[in-house]
Amino acid sequence: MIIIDRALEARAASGKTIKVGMIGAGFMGQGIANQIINSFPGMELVAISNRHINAAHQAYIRAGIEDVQVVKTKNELSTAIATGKYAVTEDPMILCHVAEIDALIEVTGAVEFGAQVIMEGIAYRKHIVMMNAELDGTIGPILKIYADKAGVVLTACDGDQPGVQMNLYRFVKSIGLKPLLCGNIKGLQDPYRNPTTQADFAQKWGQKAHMVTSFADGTKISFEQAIVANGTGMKVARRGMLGYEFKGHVDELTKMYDVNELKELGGIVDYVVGAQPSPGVFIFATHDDPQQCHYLKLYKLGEGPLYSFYTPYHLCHFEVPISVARAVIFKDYVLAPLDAPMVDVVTTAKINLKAGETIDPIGYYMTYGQCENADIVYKQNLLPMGLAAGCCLKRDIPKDSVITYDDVRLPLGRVCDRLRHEQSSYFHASKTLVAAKQ
Ligand SMILES: NC(=O)c1ccc[n+]([C@@H]2O[C@H](COP(=O)([O-])OP(=O)(O)OC[C@H]3O[C@@H](n4cnc5c(N)ncnc54)[C@H](O)[C@@H]3O)[C@@H](O)[C@H]2O)c1
Ligand SMILES: N[C@@H](CCO)C(=O)O
Repeated sequence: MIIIDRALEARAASGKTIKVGMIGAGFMGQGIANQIINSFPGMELVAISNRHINAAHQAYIRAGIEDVQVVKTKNELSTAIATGKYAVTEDPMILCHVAEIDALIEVTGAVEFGAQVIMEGIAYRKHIVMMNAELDGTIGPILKIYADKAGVVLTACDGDQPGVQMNLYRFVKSIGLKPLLCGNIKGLQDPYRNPTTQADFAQKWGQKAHMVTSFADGTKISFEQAIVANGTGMKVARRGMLGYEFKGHVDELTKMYDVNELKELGGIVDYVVGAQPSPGVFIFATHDDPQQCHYLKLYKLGEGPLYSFYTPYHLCHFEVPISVARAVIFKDYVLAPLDAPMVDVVTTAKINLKAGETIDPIGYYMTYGQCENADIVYKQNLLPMGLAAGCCLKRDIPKDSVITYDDVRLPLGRVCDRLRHEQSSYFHASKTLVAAKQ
């Protein structure tokens, strides 16, 4: 977003830099640290928290910062910031508590841990940038209610496919078209992948095998498209999305969708496998004005009724600091739920599962996630994928079946379960209220 560069230069010139704390120093966190430190004047990454402090330390060292201080308390962190020292800590909560930090980046991919930290950050009035679609797609709508009440920005990030889709969606809408499809372009989708099959790929790129498995097995893209649906009011055409395989360019895909069906659904989120430009995103939109359609044809966008717009890449961590600047300087959010959830990610058996087994985390061996419209998820009592890890199965579940709340015993005392329950009650009650008033 072009306006950000000058706004940050002005911040740098005035000495009023944006102070950022980051939670999570894995593959993405390391990249974000490098970006803020070396490519974003006007922004300072004052502290990194990670459960293994070495990784937080490494993130600074790899970005060229040697002088790093370990802190354990809020006061130690405040002193480090005041004296211009970069800080690392195992305690994420002190990043929430210090007054000096303007915004937090949460980049763990962990649902329960992320929920705890983000609730604390909101309570202490920090703007929050989530690079955690897994959490956002599970309890984002209720977190947004808390953030709004606290007067802070809670947003998904630029750079990853949801944020890139949303920026393109806003552009397309702002020039007068009506977006009807937000799409994600994938190279591979195979729900049966697991950390063993993905081990070589993970090792080649220095990533975690379970993380890249969640990309290959469709779970991550389901979270990505769920949060785009929640931010646009769109739905899915069917459980698991349409997910066409297509070898050409997305421009040639417009004819594969029924525009009337898209309109009836209020627009859909979807993905395509194998198309170009990969790994980009696309928006299909219509225009009601025949005069403007004439110009669109002249500008080589075709005959309509669906016009294709795309961004050919998603640059993940490269863009995340932009979201921080948008939140802090302009109170602008990249992507946040509009209201009640539109689409959820539901837990599906990757293999035949047996009663008594405990479900392993996202991207492991037992389950994969699929998108489903939220009203169906509610009616069928389906288990959100973001809550599945740690649940104990009460009965056998055949491969490719969806799992319901009735099929499991939840672990006790999790914040994410409490928030999910609150989310269902909050939005279901408000829908009932609206219906009663009509
Ligand atoms: N890896 C990618 O290419 C990529 C691209 C786009 C978005 N993302 C998203 O970014 C997020 C992070 O991904 P990553 O690849 O950096 O993961 P990662 O596993 O490399 O790093 C995650 C970090 O969070 C910490 N963490 C994880 N679970 C935790 C828990 N329960 N409690 C405390 N700390 C915990 C880990 O210690 C680790 O440092 C995820 O939401 C992922 O979907 C990743
Ligand atoms: N969106 C990617 C993961 C990281 O961006 C994918 O599903 O392949």
